[in-house]
Parts: sequence; C-alpha cells; structure tokens
Amino acid sequence: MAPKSFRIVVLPGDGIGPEVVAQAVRILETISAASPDFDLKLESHDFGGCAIDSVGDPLPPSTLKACEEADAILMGSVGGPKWGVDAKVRPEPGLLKLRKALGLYANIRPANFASESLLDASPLKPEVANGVDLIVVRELIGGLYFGARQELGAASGAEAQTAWDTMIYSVPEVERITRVAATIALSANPPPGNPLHRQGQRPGMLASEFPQLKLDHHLVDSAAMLIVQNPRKLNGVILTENLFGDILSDQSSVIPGSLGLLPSASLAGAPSIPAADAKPTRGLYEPIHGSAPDIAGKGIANPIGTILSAAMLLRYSLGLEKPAKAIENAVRKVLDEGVRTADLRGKATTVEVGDRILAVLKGLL
Ligand SMILES: NC(=O)C1=CN([C@@H]2O[C@H](COP(=O)(O)OP(=O)(O)OC[C@H]3O[C@@H](n4cnc5c(N)ncnc54)[C@H](O)[C@@H]3O)[C@@H](O)[C@H]2O)C=CC1
Ligand SMILES: CC(C)CC(=O)C(=O)O
Ligand SMILES: [Mg+2]
Repeated sequence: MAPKSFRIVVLPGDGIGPEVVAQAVRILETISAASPDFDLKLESHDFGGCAIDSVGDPLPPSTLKACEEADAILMGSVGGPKWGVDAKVRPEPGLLKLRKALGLYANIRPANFASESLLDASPLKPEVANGVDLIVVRELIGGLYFGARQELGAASGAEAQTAWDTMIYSVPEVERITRVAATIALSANPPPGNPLHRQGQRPGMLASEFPQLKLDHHLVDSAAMLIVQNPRKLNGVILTENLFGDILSDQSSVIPGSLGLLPSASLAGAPSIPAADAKPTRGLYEPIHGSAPDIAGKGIANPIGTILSAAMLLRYSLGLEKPAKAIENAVRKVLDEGVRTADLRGKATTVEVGDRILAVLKGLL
C-alpha cells in the first residue's frame, strides 16, 4: 500500500521564528524518512513581517490558500521592531486573520511538561514549581482581540478623546470552547474530580454534559497571583478568554522555567482523544512565544516550544501518536541531560539542542 501523504504548511515568520522552526522541520523530516506508512510533505510560505516586505501583506492570498488546503500548519512567530506600532501595515493582524479564517477557536497551551530536572531553571522555588500539571485552554477567535474598537482620534466631537475595545462572546462561542476544555480535562486526568478552572460564570451545559468534572471559578487577577504563588492549586485545565489566556499562558511558562519551552495547538474543533483512534482535527501549531527580537540572529533561541508544537501537530492533526510521544520523550531526555539554551541557564545553541534531540529521537523511532 502506498504511504499516506500529509501536506504540512510551514510558516517560519520573523525574528527567531525561522531559527526555531528549522529545528522542528528537521525532526518532522527525520520522522517522515523513518516511517514507511506515511509521508510528510513540507512546504514553506511567507507570513508576517517578511511577507509585508515582499508583497505588502502579512497574510498573502497564496499563503492563506496553502493553509486552507493543508492537513496542518507549523508556525514560528511574527512581528518585530521593523514593523512596530508606527508601521502602516503590521504583522500581528495577519496572524489574527489567519486564525479567524481557519476557525481556530481552541488554543491549547500545556504548561505541564514535567521534568524534575527543570526545577533548577524555574525562578520559582522548587517546592512551589514541583508537581504542577496545568493546561491553559484559551478561546482564540473572539473576545478582546476581535471585538469592535475605536482608536484615539477616530471619532469627533465629545468622543474625540476616547478610545475603546469590547469583549463580546455569544453563548455558542462559550459552549464550544468549554467542550474543548472539558474534553482535555477528562483526558489529562482520570475522573473523578478532575478540575476545570474557569474564569467567569458557569454555563449550564457543563454540569449536564460533563458531570464528572469538578469546576472551580477564579477571577483572572487572583488566578494570575496563584500561578506564581501556589500553581498546584490550579492543576487541571484553565479555561479562559482570548486576551486573558494569552497573558496567563505566558505567565505559566515561568513554572517550567522559560517561555521558550511551551508549545501550542490551535484547533478548529475539539481534539480527538485518543487521537490515534479518531478523526484528526485541522490545526495550526506554534510555540507560545513571539519573535524575540532581543535574541534573534544570535542562534541561542530555545527551539523546544516549537519542537513540542510539532509533536502536538502529529498527535492532533495527523493522528500519529507514536512519533508524537517519541518527540516528547526525546525532548525530556535531552533536558534531563542538561543540554539547554541560555534561557534555561545552559550554554547550548539552538542548533546544538536540535542536534541532540534529533540524535536521541533516532534511537526511539
Ligand atoms: N504568535 C506570534 O507570532 C507572537 C508574536 N509576538 C510578537 O513578537 C514580537 C516580540 O514580542 P515580545 O513581547 O518581545 O515577546 P517574545 O515572546 O518574543 O519575547 C519575550 C521574552 O522571552 C524571550 N524568549 C521568547 N522566546 C524565546 C525562546 N524560544 N528562547 C529563548 N528566549 C525566548 C525573549 O528573548 C524575550 O526576552 C512582537 O512583535 C510581538 O507582537 C508576540 C507573541 C506571539
Ligand atoms: C499577535 C498576538 C496576539 C499573539 C500572541 O501573543 C499569542 O497568540 O500568544
Ligand atoms: Mg502571547
């Protein structure tokens, strides 16, 4: 039988994006070469600031079309000072447009990549950081990033000195992201009593559809405090609004020790768990960090968030659990060996971390 072929669109983007994506691409290519049953066909497209430079549009129509036709998308990051607040065209709206166009409402950001060897890299005390197992589920195409807004100076008269944003959600939008969070909460820990931490009011559907779940409510300010004061109290899934989830997930990366470690999956539906048995979900996969202009071009960016995003891509969009697990095991082993970039107090370069993960992975495939 001919191997199953998957089309993966790669969007390296700006700043450290191309540096970290290159390491994840090597890993996907190695997995593809070692697997007789499937073939991963990777193709790169311009996206973000580099696309503004080449064609004046952060999301050129050809890139959007390729993404719409792909089985999955692997992204780096977009943005940078060259296309900063005063620029006429900025990269970040291109990312928001892509997420919206593909209907990627469910952003899953695990901050639970547990390795005790990482405890010394966390700015938190080991007794605070140890045993944390939390996943942020962030609504991605509504809320504050997508609400109606007025820029300062856009209105005249009494409104001229006023700027505003709005945060609006419909009940169906809240219910569908709640279902994703509940599915993840049930798969991450066996019932009973797996917690779902939700910011805001409880929708009735949660109690009736997922009676096994234990639901806690937190206001976002106190949740932010708990993430650094006693994060185990939030073990489970945090379900939250778009902007709040953006903030809380960056903050939760402090627990394992670096923003460069955390992956994400942005899905157009609930993930199929166990993914290997079910219909995969279309998705875009990217580290949670940005283009890190302060370290771009130095070869020291941590590629692990992007490499773990590639593992999520295999699991959720291609239904390939075995190589996904192999990547995660290889990453854990390399972190335990102490091969780390500067953000984790190591001396290794981006490429050296990629080399070592690749070498360990080859032994696991
Ligand atoms: N999804 C995306 O494409 C995102 C894009 N951005 C954009 O990125 C640009 C820079 O934003 P910042 O606020 O500086 O956030 P950032 O996430 O790029 O960087 C914050 C800090 O974390 C460090 N860092 C980030 N990733 C790292 C990695 N892999 N290894 C080691 N250190 C790492 C950076 O050096 C910096 O000190 C902006 O234009 C922003 O709009 C920001 C977040 C997400
Ligand atoms: C363009 C930004 C909203 C991206 C970001 O910070 C994120 O998605 O984490
Ligand atoms: Mg962010």
